[in-house]
Amino acid sequence: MADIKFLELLANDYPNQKAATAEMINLNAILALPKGTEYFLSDLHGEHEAFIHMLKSASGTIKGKIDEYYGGILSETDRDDLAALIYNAEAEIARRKKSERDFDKWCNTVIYRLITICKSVSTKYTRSKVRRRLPKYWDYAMDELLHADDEENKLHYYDAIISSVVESGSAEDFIIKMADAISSLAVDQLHIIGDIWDRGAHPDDIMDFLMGYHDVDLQWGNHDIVWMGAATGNWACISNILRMNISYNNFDMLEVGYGINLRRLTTFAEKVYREDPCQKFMPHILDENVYDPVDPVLAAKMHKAMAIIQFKLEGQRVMAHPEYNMEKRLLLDKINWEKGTVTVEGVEYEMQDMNLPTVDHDDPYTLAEEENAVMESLEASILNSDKLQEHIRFMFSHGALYKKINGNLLYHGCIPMTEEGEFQEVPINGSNYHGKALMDYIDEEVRKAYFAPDEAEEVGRSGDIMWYLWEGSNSPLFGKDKMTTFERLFIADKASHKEHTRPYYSLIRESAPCVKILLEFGLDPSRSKILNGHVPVKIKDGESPIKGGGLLYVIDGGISKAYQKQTGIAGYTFISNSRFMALAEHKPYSPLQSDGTQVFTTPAVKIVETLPERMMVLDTDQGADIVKQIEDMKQLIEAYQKGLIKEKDE
Ligand SMILES: O=P(O)(O)OC[C@H]1O[C@](O)(COP(=O)(O)O)[C@@H](O)[C@@H]1O
Ligand SMILES: [Mn+2]
Repeated sequence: MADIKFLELLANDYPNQKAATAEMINLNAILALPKGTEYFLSDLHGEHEAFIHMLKSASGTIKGKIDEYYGGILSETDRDDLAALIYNAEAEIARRKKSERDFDKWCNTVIYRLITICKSVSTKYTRSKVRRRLPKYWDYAMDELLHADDEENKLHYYDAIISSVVESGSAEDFIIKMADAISSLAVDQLHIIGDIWDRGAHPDDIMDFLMGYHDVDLQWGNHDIVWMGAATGNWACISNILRMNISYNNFDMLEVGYGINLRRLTTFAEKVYREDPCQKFMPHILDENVYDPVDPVLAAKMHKAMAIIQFKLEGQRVMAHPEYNMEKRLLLDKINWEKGTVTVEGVEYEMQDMNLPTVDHDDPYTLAEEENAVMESLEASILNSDKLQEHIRFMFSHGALYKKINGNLLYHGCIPMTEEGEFQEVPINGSNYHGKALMDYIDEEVRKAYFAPDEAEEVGRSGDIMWYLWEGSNSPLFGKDKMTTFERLFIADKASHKEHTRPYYSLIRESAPCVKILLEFGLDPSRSKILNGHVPVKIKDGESPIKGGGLLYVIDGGISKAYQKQTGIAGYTFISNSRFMALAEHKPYSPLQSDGTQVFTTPAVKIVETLPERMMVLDTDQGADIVKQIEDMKQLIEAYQKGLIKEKDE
């Protein structure tokens, strides 16, 4: 029998046999339902609009439902409009307000249609689960509408609810909330396999969206971890996130979204590079800033100032951590100031730019006084940014280095392996770790760095592990031999820019290493998959996202605009429902036009595996939890029957 203390606590919620029995019946009913749909996405890279659209459209599922229910009834245009309404209700309502002669009538009609679609996406759930996903205050009315129409005597009641919603002037809110409920019901669980931040304009909006999502877990990517390191106050991480985002012109996010004050950096960069055009440092402009436009020439100066600070701070970390084995990355001291060259791993290259006034030739890794002041002000902004800290805490509470769920293994980068296919031994804090133990140890250390930073560490150092995970060659998040940012900025010869992927990425073409990894993590290769992000899959060059004989899926298809030219598509969603696993291949997202119209394309969905039998909740991790809860209920009932716990009234 379970611990009596535990049963007494449980008795607070189920005070008598009747209550416990009712709960047991309810739990058994849930077990018998089909498993909910899981969505897996990775490498969002700040592309908030494209990402939110993927979720709102449930990667084509919503359009499929609309066609299924309204195929012979509504025209193609009407069906597209209904889809557009669900994807972005505010925008469609605004458009209709202008175009509809009788707006109320339109509201009335679309509410009926939305109810039909909402019903179709909720069939897999219990009524109480659907009710929990419905918006506060509207849940009662929506629940009634979802269940009322099939009983004839309620038809009148059904019409009455819709009319009173419209007549009371609440139709817009009702439609928006119902559209949201439909999207949310279409996806049961969401898994984000890393890289929410960097390159695209609004990772902050993605995080806000995810924080309001009903069920999400996150696996940390290399870009996430460097933000997490920055949020602990690590200067090497801070300089990286600043340099990268300035180089992508993301000033709205930095200054308005996160409140990171760039004034000191701006003044410093203006002063130091007044006469320098900083040509190689011009920002990529994927999106224009709305609130905080910065002249690209000034942005280039800021980028250069930050890059030099980054190389200095990174040099300090390399020297402080011989175990990182990154000495090859010490390049500032390999510059020949007379010849204007730099020697990288024994090869001498011409430097494209020798205007480096802040680098002391005899002491190249020490920050100049003003650089120090810039870093202090950036650190203060970052530590005091409530928004950023809230997002990072969510990364900790809902995220991890890897996750095992419903028999699948999810991680962003790789499991470090040797060329021979053995797990790589990685030295950390004086011991060696490999395989699962390595992943578990790193996860633990990362949490410690943020929540219990070592007081003895000098300022700006805690979180070095996050910086290592960002670009160290044995990092499971990075998976490459080096990050050639310096070379790309200062050396013309493209050969020096090459970053080599670690053996893992060629090993996973075969099934044996994938089997080895699954077994290492206690999973059954005959029914488990590995879901991997991080490396863009070059579809246009004929590359397949399916590796290891179908055991591993790489789902970085380039949601990031910066990478779409390389992949030829605009991202993947991996979908796992009760009947099959599928890959949805997305086309580039076209933003809302000024006339209120928007073109939506439906992704190509390829079923990659059909399950031999329909998968039920009983077969999932949640099912295993429910089985335990049923067992607890049985024991509670027994305790009531034996008189060990007194029954109470509700
Ligand atoms: O294309 P960018 O933005 O200059 O960034 C290039 C850098 O990004 C990286 O590819 C890491 O980012 P990903 O994790 O998205 O691949 C580095 O290996 C590389 O040095
Ligand atoms: Mn990555």
